[in-house]
Amino acid sequence: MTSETSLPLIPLAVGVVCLLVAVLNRPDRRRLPPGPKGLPILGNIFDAPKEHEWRTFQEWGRIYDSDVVHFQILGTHYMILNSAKATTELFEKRSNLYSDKPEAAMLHLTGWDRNWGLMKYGDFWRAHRKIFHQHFRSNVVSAYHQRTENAVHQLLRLLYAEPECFIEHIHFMTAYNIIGIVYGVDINSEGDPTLAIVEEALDILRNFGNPGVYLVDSFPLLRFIPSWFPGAKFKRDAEAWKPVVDKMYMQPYSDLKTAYEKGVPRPCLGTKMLAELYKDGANFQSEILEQVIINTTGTVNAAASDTSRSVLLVFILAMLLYPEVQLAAQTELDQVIGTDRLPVIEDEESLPYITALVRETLRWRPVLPIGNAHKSSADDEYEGYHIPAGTVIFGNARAILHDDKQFPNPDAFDPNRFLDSNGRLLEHLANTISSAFGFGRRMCPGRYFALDVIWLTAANVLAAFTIEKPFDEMGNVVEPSGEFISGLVSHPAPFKAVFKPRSTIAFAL
Ligand code: HEM
Repeated sequence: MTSETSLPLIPLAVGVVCLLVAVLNRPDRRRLPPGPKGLPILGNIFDAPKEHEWRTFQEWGRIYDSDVVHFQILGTHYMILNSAKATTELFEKRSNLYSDKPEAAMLHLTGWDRNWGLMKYGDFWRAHRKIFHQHFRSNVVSAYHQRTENAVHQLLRLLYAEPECFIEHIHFMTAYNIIGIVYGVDINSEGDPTLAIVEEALDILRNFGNPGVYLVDSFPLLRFIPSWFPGAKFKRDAEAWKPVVDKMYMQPYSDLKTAYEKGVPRPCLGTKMLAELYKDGANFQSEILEQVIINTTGTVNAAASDTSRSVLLVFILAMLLYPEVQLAAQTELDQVIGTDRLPVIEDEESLPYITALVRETLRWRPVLPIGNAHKSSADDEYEGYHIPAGTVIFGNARAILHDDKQFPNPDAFDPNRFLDSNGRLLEHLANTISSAFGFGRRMCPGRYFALDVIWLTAANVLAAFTIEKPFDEMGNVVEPSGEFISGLVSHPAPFKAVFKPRSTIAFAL
């Protein structure tokens, strides 16, 4: 998991930290979970996968015949939980011990430490979660239905006009929706700077998203070496990146605040948060609350579009690969709501197949296949294995969602697995896909909103278009590779699709 950019540091760093690592690495008499045998000091630095981690982690589970596997890099313990039983036991039942997040020096150096999804567990994180919850809990997200409907209708128009650019249109739609909700502005589809800066900042985060990628994350003291020092490329990178991340968090917030202070508040979630800040007349409440608001709004902006758009691309990919599922969904749409209007969220209860299809999309190719890392905050024991304090722990969502005991023939895309023989939703199975949204106290708090966006988009796109594989100049069908690009959020590799209009109502919009 060490990047090439840090490699020149190794000779320098190894001398300084060898002793420390040797101490950290000293054999522990207590039994750690099984895993690949590592090298002295370096541990499993060469075994740790650099992409499609879920696959290697699942394989290790098979090799060592354990749903819990362990490895070590430069003194840091890592543990993978490959089963729902293990994630429930540790992340849910012992959530007081397993809700922390690993420290990563690169987050601080670049300004991405404002991302409260990667923040240490404690009161500061709790303040973010509380304010976020006020605006995204299950019984308030209906406030965003109208905006989401507008965004989805825009998507339909764009797909009609330029179907070949469907990937860009989906990116635009998810960003347009959340930026409007949070900051009260409408971005435009042609290279809007607000959208461009989010993309740039996310690209930066992708460079060091998982812990251990940079040596400085394992040895935080390295952050104090000067940037001109040979091998300190990480520091020069961070210095170049920080202004981008600062701008992503600060610019839209400053504009929002200026409008508020000028007495022309925008109707949006950010303004509601600002009203808290100036609760007692014009009295500014506290700098800490302001920081929480900046972090919360900026993180929502980044977290919401990157994840939702990837799920929507998985949905398009599945429709290409499983035309019979697409047909079944369109049959339900035509029978239940007809062809003279588009679906709205209120139709959800009468369209169980669409809901099952959305659940299957999240299960089939979870876009955060190993979730986000958690960290244990005290020594613990699980099934006779010792878990040292400070262990970095991943829940292997992909392995859990492809457990063939729970989901027979797991690689097939089949919404029927969530329905009974009468086509009704098997509600007791709804929770079985929760690992797509992470675990325990850190589980995605944006999931209710995300599910609405995905459901409404899937229903509308299927009502308006039939999605088909394209043909090349020789008349051969162009198959999608079905590959995924690894990252903090994994995305389907770019693929082509044809969107054939099937409803005239969509284009009268
Ligand atoms: C289908 C789309 C989405 C998926 C698959 C998804 C998945 C995840 C996952 C796996 C985590 C990590 C949980 C953990 O650490 O165990 C997470 C955290 C988070 N998500 Fe989402 N997410 C989605 C959409 C959203 C949206 C739309 C928002 C905002 C409106 C959002 C906001 C957040 C935040 C703020 C966190 C950090 C929570 C914390 O650390 O306490 N997510 N999400």
